[in-house]
Amino acid sequence: MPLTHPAPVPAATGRAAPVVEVTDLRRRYGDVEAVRGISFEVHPGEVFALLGVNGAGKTSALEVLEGLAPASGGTVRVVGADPVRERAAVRPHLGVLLQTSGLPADLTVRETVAMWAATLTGPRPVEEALAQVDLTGRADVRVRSLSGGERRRLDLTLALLGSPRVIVLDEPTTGLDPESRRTVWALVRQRVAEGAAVVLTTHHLEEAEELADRIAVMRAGRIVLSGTAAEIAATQPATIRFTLPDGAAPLPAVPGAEVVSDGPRVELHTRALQPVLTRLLVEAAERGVVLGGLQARAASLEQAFLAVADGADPS
Ligand SMILES: Nc1ncnc2c1ncn2[C@@H]1O[C@H](COP(=O)(O)OP(=O)(O)OP(=O)(O)O)[C@@H](O)[C@H]1O
Repeated sequence: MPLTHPAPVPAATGRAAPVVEVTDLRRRYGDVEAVRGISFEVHPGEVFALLGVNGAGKTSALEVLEGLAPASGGTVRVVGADPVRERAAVRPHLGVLLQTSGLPADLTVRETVAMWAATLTGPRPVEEALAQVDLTGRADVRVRSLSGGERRRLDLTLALLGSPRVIVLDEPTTGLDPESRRTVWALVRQRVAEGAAVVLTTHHLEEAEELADRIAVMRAGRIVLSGTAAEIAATQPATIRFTLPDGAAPLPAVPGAEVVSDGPRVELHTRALQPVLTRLLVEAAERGVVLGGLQARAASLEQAFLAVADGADPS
């Protein structure tokens, strides 16, 4: 797999027709082209994560899906319709969690959910919705008195209240403690199991690994890397580390391994972890050398992200 490719993100096969179709999307603010021609599809029952450093263009792209801003170029279809021009057709099927929300501060949590439910066709029961995000005990508290994390969970409940077919989540767990984050993940997974399609952005790479079927990494408005978390991680070499015992002669070079750090503490990088490790262990055994603190680790999503996400504009 090439390290970077700006081509459309390959769609999962054998699924129902996509409910999100983004083709060569562009978004411009005056002279700034924030989104420079991105393409992807999301199918029912699938989670698609857009990753990228601050300013990569994630929110600018999501705002077009959410129907909040028109595209400067390209096309976006949500449940087959244009989310800006055919807003009335799209809105009942779309659940949106913005990065920040503006809820009336004087209403209680229960009143807020009930008020929102009254605007929807077939909303989930209010008490069920509160229970799913662990807000039952906070139902009579005014929004102004909620913690940041409770507020975020309330936002999420509102986004999911109408059982939308397409869910757009912009940094859903920012500011949440680890337990609340897991509550949110479980809820998202449940909706995906029911057939919802989810598009999310996050700065928590473990969140993308936990939730996303496919990931696209944006840089300067373009998708520069995409695939499953494992495919993206595999674009980077694996690492082998060990320490040679005092006085031991260096081991001979192993084909397929790059020596990053020599001397008694050795670090090797390789794209063929198993054969290189095998060869290394055979060499060590033949010489009667014990490799201290031996570690062999495949690359992580984080390593791949760091390798591409903050680089120069790929144009
Ligand atoms: N209203 C605006 N007017 C002008 N430029 C904007 C506007 N909104 C965003 N931008 C610019 O567009 C680019 C993309 O911003 P965007 O918010 O989409 O990035 P992001 O990937 O969502 O970042 P973050 O991770 O910080 O949310 C940035 O250079 C930003 O400064």
